Amino acid sequence: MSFKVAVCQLKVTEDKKNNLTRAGEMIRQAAARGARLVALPEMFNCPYLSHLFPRYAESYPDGESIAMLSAAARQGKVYLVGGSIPERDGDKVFNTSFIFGPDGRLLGRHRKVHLFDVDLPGGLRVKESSTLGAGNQVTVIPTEMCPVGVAICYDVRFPELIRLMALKGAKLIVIPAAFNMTTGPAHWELIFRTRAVDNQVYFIGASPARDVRAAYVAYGHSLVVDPWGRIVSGAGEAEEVVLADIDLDLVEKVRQDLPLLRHRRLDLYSLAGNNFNGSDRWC
Ligand SMILES: O=C(O)CCC(=O)C(=O)O
Repeated sequence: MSFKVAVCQLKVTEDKKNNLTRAGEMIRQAAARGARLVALPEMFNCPYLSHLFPRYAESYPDGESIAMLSAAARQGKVYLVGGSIPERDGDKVFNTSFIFGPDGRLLGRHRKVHLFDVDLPGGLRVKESSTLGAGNQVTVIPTEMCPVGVAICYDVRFPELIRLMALKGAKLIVIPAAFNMTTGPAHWELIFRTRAVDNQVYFIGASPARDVRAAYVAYGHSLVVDPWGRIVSGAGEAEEVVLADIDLDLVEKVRQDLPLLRHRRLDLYSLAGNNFNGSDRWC
């Protein structure tokens, strides 16, 4: 069984309305080109700057970005991994991905589990925890095609989280992200290809387009990687919609030819997961 996916590499600006309009257009374009699942980047409705997150934050279900995502999923009849937005819940703000079905109903949400607090060579400093709280769930969403794992950006660096998703049945893992010009060139492709090879799943990395005038410059290069570690589709730096075919038979074939998951030595090591969102199916 195979199906088309699309990644909307959107140029994110300070103007929230403009971001929503542009995202809506790109989702429509993706649906018109045959995508059944569409992904947006991390913080697609606001600049990626920790101090701005509370200002752009919205609550479920009334927030305007959330309403736009639900309507776009319904109109395009697509599964939509709605990138992420700052989500307000009581006195807390989270970096949250809302995931909608083709009927526009919310299927689940992932709140970024690992907050990006770093001080990198070259002067890049980020402290998400200055304004954000952390989620505490592993998110795998059932769809008609296959279970789909969702995590956000820095989460992809943690192999245990991704392995739990694969063990939970995910065959496709979607990562709304916004790597930067320090870690992007060094690690972006490397991490996505490695996680895909280790877990024998498809991976989507959805980045904003690069804007060199922004205070935080996103790397771009959104990509789709297959379970053999090949980049089957990729963007450049500019705004574009990237499409790719997901072949679920290839997931099974790679797992049969090279049975990594079966060859694990569970007598030597184990991985315990506590909190799951979504389906219950272990592979
Ligand atoms: O892990 C990285 O290099 C980038 C992470 C990041 O930008 C984020 O989590 O928002």
